[in-house]
Amino acid sequence: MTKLALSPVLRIDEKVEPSVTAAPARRQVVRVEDLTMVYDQKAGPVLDKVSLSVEEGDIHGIIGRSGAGKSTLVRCLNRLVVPTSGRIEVSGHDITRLSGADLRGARRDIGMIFQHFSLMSSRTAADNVALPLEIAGISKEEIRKRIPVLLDLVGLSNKADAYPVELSGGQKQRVGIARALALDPKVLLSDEATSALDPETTEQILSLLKDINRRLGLTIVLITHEMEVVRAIASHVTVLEHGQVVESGPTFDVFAFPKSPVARSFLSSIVAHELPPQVAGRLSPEPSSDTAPVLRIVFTGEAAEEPVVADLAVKFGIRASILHGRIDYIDERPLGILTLLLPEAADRVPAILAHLSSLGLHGEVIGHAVRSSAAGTRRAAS
Ligand SMILES: Nc1ncnc2c1ncn2[C@@H]1O[C@H](COP(=O)(O)OP(=O)(O)OP(=O)(O)O)[C@@H](O)[C@H]1O
Repeated sequence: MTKLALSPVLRIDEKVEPSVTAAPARRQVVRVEDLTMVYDQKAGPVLDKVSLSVEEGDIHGIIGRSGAGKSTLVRCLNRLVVPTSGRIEVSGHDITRLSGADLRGARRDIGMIFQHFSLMSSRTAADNVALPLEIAGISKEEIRKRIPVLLDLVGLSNKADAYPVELSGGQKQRVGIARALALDPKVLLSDEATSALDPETTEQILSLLKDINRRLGLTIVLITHEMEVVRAIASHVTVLEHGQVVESGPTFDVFAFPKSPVARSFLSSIVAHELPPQVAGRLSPEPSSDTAPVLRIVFTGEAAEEPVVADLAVKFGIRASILHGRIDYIDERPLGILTLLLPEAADRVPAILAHLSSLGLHGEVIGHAVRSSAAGTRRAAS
């Protein structure tokens, strides 16, 4: 008797509160400890002592450049790849030690979706979704009941009899998602599931994944090379570079205060950590007689909506020029980064930083730039 036969279909109809409202102490559904993978001794490790954990109900993005080891990592989670050393636990199963029937049983708790969908062209949408149920030995009657529920969940009720060739990319991925959910997994692995889709379809698939995460409380681990994907749906993110974790944490924290150059660079098109070259080119590390301090303020939470700059003008009498800035919403919370030039204000910088800190904001002098009037004089002279 399978788990599905014991507790059939119904879980996907239940409404579960969003993961953000879940109790604080949540179970770790995925635990990776010191995971190392060497395909080729000469090339060195592709994964090098990787450790991370994913809590129940989270959507955890794993991001890295091409070759960083993302696919290898996600494939180790369901033992499509056998790691060289380290330990992986998924939903209580010690994935690295299991074999045979135990491994097959553990894999039922792990659904997976792929960049190129991996559908069988000779089967209809319904029959593709039925495949894992057939392999698991679920009765025909049970499958017949379950397929419409799964297709409905992904919004494809009207395409049950369509073959993959008759479906758009987004519809194929919906079939892939329904198939991955067929055995009621505890974790869904997504390997670049939106990389082959256009931006609009990507948005639809990501919102479907988020909806499934909320409705079912399903934990999702998704690998991607696009920070936009992480921003759209991930509550947590791990950044991989050269097979190592360079940072990991709540998406908002990594977006607000990225520690690694690779994370900053991934974020450059989303939040204003990196200055445009025209502004960066004006910065020098040391002050001089014709420069003024350049202040970066990171606005988080409620303070992002406060009149902070106006208050600085009133309280400290400064006439700040905005060099660069952007406010965005990350994990549904506002995050703003503003870079200001503070002419005639060098002596007030310590007090300004203390004031920002008292508001719970992060302020930092990132360099010094020629004051705009001096810049104009210089341009005129050159
Ligand atoms: N089966 C394999 N045999 C040998 N080397 C491999 C194998 N699979 C991956 N590699 C190598 O491991 C490294 C990491 O590959 P992996 O696919 O895990 O990275 P990735 O971050 O997912 O990259 P991409 O975004 O380009 O898919 C690469 O140098 C790749 O050539």
